[in-house]
Amino acid sequence: MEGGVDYLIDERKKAQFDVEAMKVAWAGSRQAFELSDRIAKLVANDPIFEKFSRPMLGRKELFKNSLRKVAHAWKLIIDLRLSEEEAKLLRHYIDEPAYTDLQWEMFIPAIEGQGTEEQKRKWLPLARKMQVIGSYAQTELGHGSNVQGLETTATFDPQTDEFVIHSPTLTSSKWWPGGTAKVSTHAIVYARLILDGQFHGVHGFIVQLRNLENHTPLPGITVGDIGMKFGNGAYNTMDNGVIRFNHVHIPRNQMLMRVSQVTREGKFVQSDVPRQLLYGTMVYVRQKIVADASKALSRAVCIATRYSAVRRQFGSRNGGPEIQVIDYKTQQSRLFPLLASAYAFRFVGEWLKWLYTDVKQRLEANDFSTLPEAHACTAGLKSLTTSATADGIEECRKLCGGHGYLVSSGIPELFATYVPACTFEGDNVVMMLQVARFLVKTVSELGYKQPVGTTAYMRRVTALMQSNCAVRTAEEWLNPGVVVEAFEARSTRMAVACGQRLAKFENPEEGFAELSADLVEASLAHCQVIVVSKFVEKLQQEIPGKGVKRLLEVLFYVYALFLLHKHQGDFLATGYLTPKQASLANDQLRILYSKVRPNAIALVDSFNHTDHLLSSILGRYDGNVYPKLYEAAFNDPFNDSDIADGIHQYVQPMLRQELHSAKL
Ligand SMILES: CC/C=C\C/C=C\C/C=C\C/C=C\CCCCC(=O)SCCNC(=O)CCNC(=O)[C@H](O)C(C)(C)COP(=O)(O)OP(=O)(O)OC[C@H]1O[C@@H](n2cnc3c(N)ncnc32)[C@H](O)[C@@H]1OP(=O)(O)O
Ligand SMILES: Cc1cc2nc3c(=O)[nH]c(=O)nc-3n(C[C@H](O)[C@H](O)[C@H](O)COP(=O)(O)OP(=O)(O)OC[C@H]3O[C@@H](n4cnc5c(N)ncnc54)[C@H](O)[C@@H]3O)c2cc1C
Repeated sequence: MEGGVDYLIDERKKAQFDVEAMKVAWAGSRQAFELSDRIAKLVANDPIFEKFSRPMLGRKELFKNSLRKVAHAWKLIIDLRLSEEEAKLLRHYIDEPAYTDLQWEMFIPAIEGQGTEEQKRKWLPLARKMQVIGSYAQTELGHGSNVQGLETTATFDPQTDEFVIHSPTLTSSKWWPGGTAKVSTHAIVYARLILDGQFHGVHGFIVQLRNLENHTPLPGITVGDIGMKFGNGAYNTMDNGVIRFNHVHIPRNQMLMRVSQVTREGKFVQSDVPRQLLYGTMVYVRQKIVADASKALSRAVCIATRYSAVRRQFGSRNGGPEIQVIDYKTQQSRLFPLLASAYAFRFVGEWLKWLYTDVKQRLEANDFSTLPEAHACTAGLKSLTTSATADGIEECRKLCGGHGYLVSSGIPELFATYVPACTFEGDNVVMMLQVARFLVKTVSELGYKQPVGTTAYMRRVTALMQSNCAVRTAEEWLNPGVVVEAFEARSTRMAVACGQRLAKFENPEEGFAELSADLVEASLAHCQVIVVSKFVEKLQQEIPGKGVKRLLEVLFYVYALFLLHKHQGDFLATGYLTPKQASLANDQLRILYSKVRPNAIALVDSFNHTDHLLSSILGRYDGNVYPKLYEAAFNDPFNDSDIADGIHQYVQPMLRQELHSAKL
């Protein structure tokens, strides 16, 4: 057997559920599935969107090719009259970081969320027709996480009714904004507002960067690319930029003025809108990043699962086939929790999208009551899902053995493109510390204020602190109420313990800094409660299709009991579980893996990923791995000639012992 074609055919026959129905459950609805499937095929069948060769291209060629893809996509959007939703799917399936990500996911949302009605009327139609191209220039060389520490200034000049945008120091240079180095004509620049010598906080300003006719930078603007980033291909299709402003004048009406206004006379007016709305674009993008995590993790898991069924090692009897590596319990205990995590993140992402839509509607009606919770949820879940996904992609590489390290496995580029998600849009530790602030506040108010939303479980603080887990057999872990309660009790106990230790500090900020590592762990525990409970809520809905719900229940238990096993130190230290109960959970986990095993290939098929999206020989749908790996090796341009450049010059003289007289 040269390839694994028959192996995957056999595996698909083992499925105990309706794969087509599972595809719908994964997509969210039949309509969402059909839409997504149609756009995926449109991209996969268009040669301009080819991406297999991307890691082999030099930076300039890579970037130009990316510009070509965006232009082709825009043409398709117009010619096929694609809706905004379809256009977003198109960008997802093209799978190439580009300036349009910033245009549609940051520049436009920033104007929508922070602009006045007049500003929206002027800028949004231009941006939506791509007549201006915008980026999001917040981070500077010297400051990223600390937004209030930004140094760029926007000083109002009452003489001209303009703001003067200036970079007073080297460290104030804008550094990282995607799309800026070579493409964007405009940027939302975050700068310290200065009126009559007084600082009035950091605000967003629409600044034109380039001449719309010939694309040259405008006077006073120095702009360039910050250099190559991690990995081949990967995020290098994006032109992350550096910008320096030298007293650049912009009209007063280009400050985004929904939150606060500057009058013609240069007076600062603070509206009733909380200043945190200035950070609203980040809340939106963090929510998008959570939704994206399941897509990235499911890709890696799909590759590793298919390959694990094709790959065989050891155990051959009488010349018969060796064992499929997916049958090793160690492989299952590493792979199946990631498979279950992909589903868990899919469902929590769906819920977070709902939460964001709700908060957006409230904000439009000037109801800001749910903003703190939305901020804590998006920050915390962004941190949890991206960290787990980045680690998960790397684990999938290892699950594929040596071949996982080949670019043609599709995993290295996926990893290199994905990992910055742990840093951008808020470093993951900094984000967990935001959750910690929210939790500490919630815990300190428990005596007189009922917690709501995702912290509502803490209303039962007394019971959660006092009662202990009642599980006596492995079977008793198969109860969603029992599992969720264990996570809630552990989280409540960790948060309350942090609160009690914090109360011993005279200065709360000092205490917060001192205990920050424990606070991050308590925040993670709370975020895990959210993911686990949202999975349970999903299971309480009607899920059609033979065996679909049953398999999702299995995946829920795998996800939750795997986390419980991984963090059993917390569950034991807080006293909610006994060592025996933790051990029973682990026993149940092994039983669950054997339930996943016959369904593993069908479960990854249910992601409905095209071979184009996976861009992986190991993860091919047909399993034809070895012949295609062999073919790809000899198609590599490096194999164009048997004698590589440099052989005659540097190797042959060595073989002939003539190195000293050779010209090096
Ligand atoms: C490979 C691709 C993978 C995925 C992509 C998928 C989809 C994305 C699609 C497109 C995007 C494309 C690419 C993305 C490129 C990345 C772009 C960027 O990185 S832009 C820059 C992002 N920068 C940051 O995230 C900076 C992080 N820092 C902050 O957010 C803040 O400074 C801070 C850490 C929250 C602290 O703020 P500050 O010091 O001002 O505030 P305080 O700590 O004093 O807090 C005051 C008060 O406000 C609350 N608060 C803070 N932030 C928010 C908020 N966003 N909303 C609501 N409330 C907020 C805070 O909790 C405090 O509350 P209090 O305690 O007072 O009640
Ligand atoms: C690929 C990519 C694309 C990006 N695109 C954009 C863009 O389009 N626009 C834009 O404006 N920015 C962009 N950024 C910048 C990004 O948003 C920042 O890098 C990010 O917010 C992290 O900030 P930082 O670099 O200042 O990290 P730092 O804050 O310097 O972090 C360094 C370390 O310090 C730790 N740390 C920092 N503060 C604390 C604290 N209070 N407590 C404990 N630990 C702390 C962090 O955990 C981290 O370990 C991009 C970044 C990347 C990598």
